[in-house]
Amino acid sequence: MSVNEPGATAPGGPRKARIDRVLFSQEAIAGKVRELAERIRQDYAAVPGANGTGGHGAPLTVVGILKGAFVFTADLVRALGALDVPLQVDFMAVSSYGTATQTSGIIRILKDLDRPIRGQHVLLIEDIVDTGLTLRYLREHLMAQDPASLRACVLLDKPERRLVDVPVEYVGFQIPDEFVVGYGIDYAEQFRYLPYIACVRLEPQ
Ligand SMILES: O=P(O)(O)OC[C@H]1O[C@H](OP(=O)(O)OP(=O)(O)O)[C@H](O)[C@@H]1O
Ligand code: HPA
Ligand SMILES: [Mg+2]
Repeated sequence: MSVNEPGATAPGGPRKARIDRVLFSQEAIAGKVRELAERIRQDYAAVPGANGTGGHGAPLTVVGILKGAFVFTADLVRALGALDVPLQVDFMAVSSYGTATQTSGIIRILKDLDRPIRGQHVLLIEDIVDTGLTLRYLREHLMAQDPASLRACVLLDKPERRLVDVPVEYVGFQIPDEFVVGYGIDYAEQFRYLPYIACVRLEPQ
């Protein structure tokens, strides 16, 4: 069980961390974002109202999950825009890891949606699904608001660590059981600015 004490603060504070090896280059990520956008465009073209052709229902609402998915969301919505997919953007902020590399198991909503999603087609954007606890929580939270549909698009999937079964309609890359950073993803708030995704090496305490 990879669930920490509440608060998810690493005992003794965060450890010294450095980049170990690059998993996905900036170019590889950009290619994957374009591929995902094309799949999403095709799928939503068949959904009445979500394709901007004047069908019934509302356009697509993309919900980016802060902080980790801020870079992925920015790139994916621009890739969708380049494919003429009409959409609106909203954000939620949730946190459960704090300064640790294991989840606290307690998901805190730090910011909820600005606008109601009732009757909207919602595409949830996450950087990573690890234990699955965050995504399961978010799906339940959003489904309770009665959207027309809900799908999840996640850049990284770490299946070996899953604690709960949760559907993910769009996955960018599967990764091994290693702690990753970069492209919005952090260790103790460090490394989010990196343009690539890398494994991080933590110094012993
Ligand atoms: O599948 P899980 O084990 O729940 O882990 C995935 C979640 O953990 C990270 O968020 P975190 O709580 O670290 O907050 P952050 O997005 O602000 O970095 C990541 O961005 C996902 O939201
Ligand atoms: O591998 C990870 N890195 C950073 N944050 C995370 N949150 C869940 N898994 C990870
Ligand atoms: Mg997150």
